[in-house]
Amino acid sequence: MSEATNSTQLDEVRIGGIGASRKRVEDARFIRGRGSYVDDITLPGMLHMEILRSPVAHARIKSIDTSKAWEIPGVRLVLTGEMAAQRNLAWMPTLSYDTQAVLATDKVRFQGQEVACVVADDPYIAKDGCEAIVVEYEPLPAVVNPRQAMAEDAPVIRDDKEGQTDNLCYSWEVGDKEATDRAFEQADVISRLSLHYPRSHPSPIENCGAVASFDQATENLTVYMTTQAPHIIRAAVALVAELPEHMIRIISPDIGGGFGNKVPVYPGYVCAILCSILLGKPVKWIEDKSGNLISTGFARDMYFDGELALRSDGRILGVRFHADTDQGAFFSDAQPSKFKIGLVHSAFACYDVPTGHITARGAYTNKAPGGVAYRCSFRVTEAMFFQERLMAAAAVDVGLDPAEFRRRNLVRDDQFPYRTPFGFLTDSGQYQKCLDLGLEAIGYDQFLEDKEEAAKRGRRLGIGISTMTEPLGAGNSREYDILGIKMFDSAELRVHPTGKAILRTGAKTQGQGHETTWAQIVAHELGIPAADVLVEEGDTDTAPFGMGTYASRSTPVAGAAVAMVSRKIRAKARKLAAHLLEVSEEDIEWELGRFYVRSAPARGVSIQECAAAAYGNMPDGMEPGLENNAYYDPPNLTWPFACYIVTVEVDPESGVWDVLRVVAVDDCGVRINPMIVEGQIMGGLTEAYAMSNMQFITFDADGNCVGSNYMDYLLPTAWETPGFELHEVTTPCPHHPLGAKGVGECAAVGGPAAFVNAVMDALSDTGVRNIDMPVLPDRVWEAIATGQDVSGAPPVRND
Ligand code: PCD
Ligand SMILES: [Cu+]
Repeated sequence: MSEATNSTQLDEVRIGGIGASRKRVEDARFIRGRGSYVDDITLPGMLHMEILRSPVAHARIKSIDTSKAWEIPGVRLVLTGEMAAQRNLAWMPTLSYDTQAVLATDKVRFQGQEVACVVADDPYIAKDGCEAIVVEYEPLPAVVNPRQAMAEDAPVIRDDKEGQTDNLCYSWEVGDKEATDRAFEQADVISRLSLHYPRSHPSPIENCGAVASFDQATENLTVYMTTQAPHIIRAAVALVAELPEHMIRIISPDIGGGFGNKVPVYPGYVCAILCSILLGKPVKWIEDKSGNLISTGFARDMYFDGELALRSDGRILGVRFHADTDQGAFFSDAQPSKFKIGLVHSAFACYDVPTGHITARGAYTNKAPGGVAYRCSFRVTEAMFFQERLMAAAAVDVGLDPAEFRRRNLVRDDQFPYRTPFGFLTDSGQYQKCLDLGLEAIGYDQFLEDKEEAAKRGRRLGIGISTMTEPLGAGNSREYDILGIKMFDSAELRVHPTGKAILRTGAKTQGQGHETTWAQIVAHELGIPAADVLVEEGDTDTAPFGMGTYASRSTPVAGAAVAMVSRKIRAKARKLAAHLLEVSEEDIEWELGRFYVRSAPARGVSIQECAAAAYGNMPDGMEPGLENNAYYDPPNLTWPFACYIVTVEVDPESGVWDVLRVVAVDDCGVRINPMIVEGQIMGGLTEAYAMSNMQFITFDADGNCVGSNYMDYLLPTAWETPGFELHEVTTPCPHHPLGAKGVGECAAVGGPAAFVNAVMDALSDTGVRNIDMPVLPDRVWEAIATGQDVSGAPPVRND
């Protein structure tokens, strides 16, 4: 190559392409307090709505007297379930094909359920209005444990559903029962474990909220709301409110953390919309913290009993388990797979397991709807936790070191593509390499020696490993849909005459940094500096149709669409370049940001020159302009792999445990922005640590939610959060246009087991097999004192 071409070659990292740890452009407004969240939206004549919630978990509503509330000056509307019923809106369909009460009419079914709402001139008056409503409840026995809910004499919670005579929400199974039974017959060792993954809450800093504005003149509805999936909301509103889509505009402004909490459709949104329609004025509803913690977006709450069939050399012959999920009062999981229990059967996907069988049941209970995929691609967090806790227990039972036990069973690099016993196709990874890197980083052998030394002096050290592959990027159109709409995603790119651009996608960032990383993909594909690309998401009037951001699907799906649309733009730019250079298209080569003549590399035109030509100098017959869109239907999920290793010291006197070190090895394929990826992993590990260590939210036997405040449900701060040592392996995804895999959830999914396994390892001489999360000091202390497992399951009432 001539010197001339070398000097024009763009440096991808310098222009903010893939691999650049580009500073997040959104932070310029976030850290200056200039973000625009739903609560920052003020419309002329706007009124304020508050929700009256049920103080009890299960009761028949005998009467609701709203007269006192109407008398308060400034109250504009008091809405009850009966009034909503007149509009056919007392109930709404859920994304899991159940129904959910918008405002209770017959019964309340969980503490915190929406009973009425008041719209007033300001939120304080609205709150006073709620307090003036008198509701007469006839108490019914509450059930907060799914196994009790399944018992014969349990009160039927969903008596509103025709033909429902028990509390069974669904039952489901997958795998090969007979082959699995045979594997267990042939086993040398069978290792068993039972545990409860407790209810947990995503608890984003910003609560849910909406500003609904119905214009009585044009009959158009605009809703600003905290949603991770604006287009799905538009489709749902169109269905429920019977309004045509083109008259509905959903705008999701800046979001202060989503974490799955902002995927479902909550009654508060529907009420705000209905109130605005009734009043013809904008209505704002901003949930308070206890409202958020008590009623929206609960996750997990799942009971596992399972076993591994093992050969004496440690090879796994088969796996089987049963899972009971506590769905709460309404089955409103927002999950797009055709499987009732999400992707729980991705369990054991990273191990070479010949056969398996899973059964599962979901139960209605008197709790807020559960099953939100909190940093979780639909029950994979629970699945991976159980998998890795069972792996740890099985290593002990089969008498192998836990690292060696994993090594013997991990799927080998030469086995891909690999079909799991439950039907998934994992397609890439270097599992052994990740494990080895993790062991080396933590100084595994040395730690085992130190541990033994320390034990002689009465100290309890422990080490926990968690390895897993997670299915990310829902999903291909064969298997995934929401309300019948397939799970593709989209991007639209407009390159302006000066070569600057605007990119819009169907995803919706909530803090992940899409405004930064999507521009990097455009820079990588077109050589337009990332700083010249404005990224916009979240407005259904302007964004192309897409399914939103959750399940770490944005990079696998929308990110792929960004690459594809950029390539379409490049294809047109190539024609323009041929025209400008007066050669035929076949004689043109591409290098980042520039087309040149193959035989004369110094003769070239930049992508910016092509953009100008698209508007001012196009060849005869070519349509002007340089813009396009792409819809991307992923052929498969992406399968990142992770290995997390934690060391702890447990104080035997108090049960308090301190984290010594955390090593993380993540393989999420090609990293678009390495700094953001590291931030995602650290964030996930922080949540994993919090779930395992301190986050306690449960229910008493009467169904009162215990811990629905930040004194009990602790958010980890920088003070108590341990440091994380991050390492990386890169196995590109074979089907993603950039080789990238999702990563946002990985550490929250795989992390918790590493922490718990470490504590359990420190107690290995006590005979205790399990302590349920959160592994609070008193539970550890109890386990040491009694030598018994400690359950965290909510109580079963015996009256
Ligand atoms: N390879 C790679 C991958 C990735 N990346 C990056 O990173 C991030 C992430 O991504 P992803 O993985 O794809 O994911 P998305 O889809 O975007 O997101 C989602 C996730 O994300 C996470 N993270 C976060 N962050 C923040 N800040 N915030 C929030 O909220 C959140 N959330 C969480 C969750 S929960 Mo779910 O919803 O539950 O299902 S799911 C989830 C972005 O930015 C991207 O671009 C890169 O760079 N590279
Ligand atoms: Cu989950």
